[in-house]
Amino acid sequence: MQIAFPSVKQPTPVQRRLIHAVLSGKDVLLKDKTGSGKSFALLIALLSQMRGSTHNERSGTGAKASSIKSLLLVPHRDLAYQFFYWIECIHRFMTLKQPLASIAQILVRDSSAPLREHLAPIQQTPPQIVIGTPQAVLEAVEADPHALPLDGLSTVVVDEADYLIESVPTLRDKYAMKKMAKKIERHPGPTRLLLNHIYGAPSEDSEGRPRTREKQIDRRRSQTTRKAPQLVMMSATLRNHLRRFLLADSGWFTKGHGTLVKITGDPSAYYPKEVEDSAIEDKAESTVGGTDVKHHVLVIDSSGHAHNIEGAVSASPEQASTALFKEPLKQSQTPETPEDIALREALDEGGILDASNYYALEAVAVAFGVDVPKLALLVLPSNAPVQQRVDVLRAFGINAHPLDVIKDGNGRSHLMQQNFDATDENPTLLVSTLASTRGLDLPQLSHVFILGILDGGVDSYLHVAGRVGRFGRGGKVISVLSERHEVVAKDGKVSARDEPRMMAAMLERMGITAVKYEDVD
Ligand SMILES: Nc1ncnc2c1ncn2[C@@H]1O[C@H](COP(=O)(O)OP(=O)(O)OP(=O)(O)O)[C@@H](O)[C@H]1O
Repeated sequence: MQIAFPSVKQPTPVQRRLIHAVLSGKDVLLKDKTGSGKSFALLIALLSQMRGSTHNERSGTGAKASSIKSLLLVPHRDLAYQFFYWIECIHRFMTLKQPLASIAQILVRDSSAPLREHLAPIQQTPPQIVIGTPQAVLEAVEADPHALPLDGLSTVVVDEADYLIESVPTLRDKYAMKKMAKKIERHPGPTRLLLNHIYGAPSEDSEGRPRTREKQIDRRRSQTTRKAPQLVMMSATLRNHLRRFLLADSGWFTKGHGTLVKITGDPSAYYPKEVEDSAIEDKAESTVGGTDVKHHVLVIDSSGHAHNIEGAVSASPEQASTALFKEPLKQSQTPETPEDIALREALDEGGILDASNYYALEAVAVAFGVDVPKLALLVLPSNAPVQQRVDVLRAFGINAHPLDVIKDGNGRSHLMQQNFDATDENPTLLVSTLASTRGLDLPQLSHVFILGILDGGVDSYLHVAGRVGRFGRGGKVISVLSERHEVVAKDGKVSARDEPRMMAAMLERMGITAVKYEDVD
């Protein structure tokens, strides 16, 4: 493995504990900072488990080889491929050569192929590990309960568990909480449905009422013939209310003394009940890894000028001297010329690029051009048209690509890079939305740009920010916001959207002080 990943010399204490816990067969709940190596260690544990079971199969003591052993659930297709490429890379240097297809395969829904095409090779050669999105796996088992050979399943992993399992936060408004609980109960998401399929649904609803007869399939507890698979859940953000649901109400975890291993890199991560959902859980210092991650916030006014958000502090002399920024941010310091307007209109074929988006992209392009040595990521709001934004950035001369780790130029070639200080004459800007960034590991990434305020507030910001500063490295997170402006809803209602204020409130909750971006007022 060291040949495949030369920078990985030895596991951290948390990784050691995770690997040990997975190999012990107990259920695991893991919370540790972004980029601390949770996913990597998990993979090593699954591969080690597999070596053990291959040995057992040979000696005739293990489960049949025709069944999937581990089901690894991830929130999006790109993360599934990232895990797969890691395995592929390790497989290249494995001494005992098993075909890659018998070690791991992917089950996701995407536009490249219908689900049945992803399913066929899994049915033909059931691999030890299936890496999939809950939507795809659920769709497969709902269409045909025998579509996936899961009889010998020994481990289920839910990565980014808080993203995949919806839960009710603790609110002052108890009525709102009840309403949310009812909504989840009526329309459970795919991960809940899938885990209920594997482990059986809890026998009571969230208000303590018995569920209908067909829902009372608490297989986990009534199973006598087959042991329920080990369950591993992990994330950099696992809030108290979700943990309470998982451990007390879900019915998925084994109950009993010593059956669950809770692991955290931060001793204060499992907070007492009285501080649940309080400021402590919002803090960036307990979520975002890295030793030197700076947070900048640029506010673009209606004429395209960029300002630092109010309250931003100057970088310390030490920080300033290490800053990569080489030229002042010259963006839009003069009024828009007719050529600018013509370019903006030419770029806006679909009529979806308003002036504020255009100026925001221009600010990203300028900052990217002067500051990024090799690789940056731009995260757009979930409804933004990625390709169209890429076209605009390319018109500004930026080497921008939609993030898609299946394609080399769009992300794949940036996975697993071990040369962290590399620079490039023509740096790359990968463009994505929030839906495809959780858990992604692009080792050479130095900058994350965020356009606007992302859905999901603090937790989304923390996860997106966590794409830099991985495994102790540094980086910059640069949010680009529009100044307070009016928005017109579909029903014609006009309201004010004050992104700088929203961001200021979020920064305060996260305990982050914005640092001034150099040469911006
Ligand atoms: N023991 C180690 N020594 C050095 N580098 C490591 C070690 N373990 C993992 N890494 C590297 O650290 C990076 C981050 O790993 P990983 O994606 O597993 O983090 P994570 O904790 O799962 O992050 P996130 O919370 O964002 O999903 C990867 O590039 C991986 O190769």
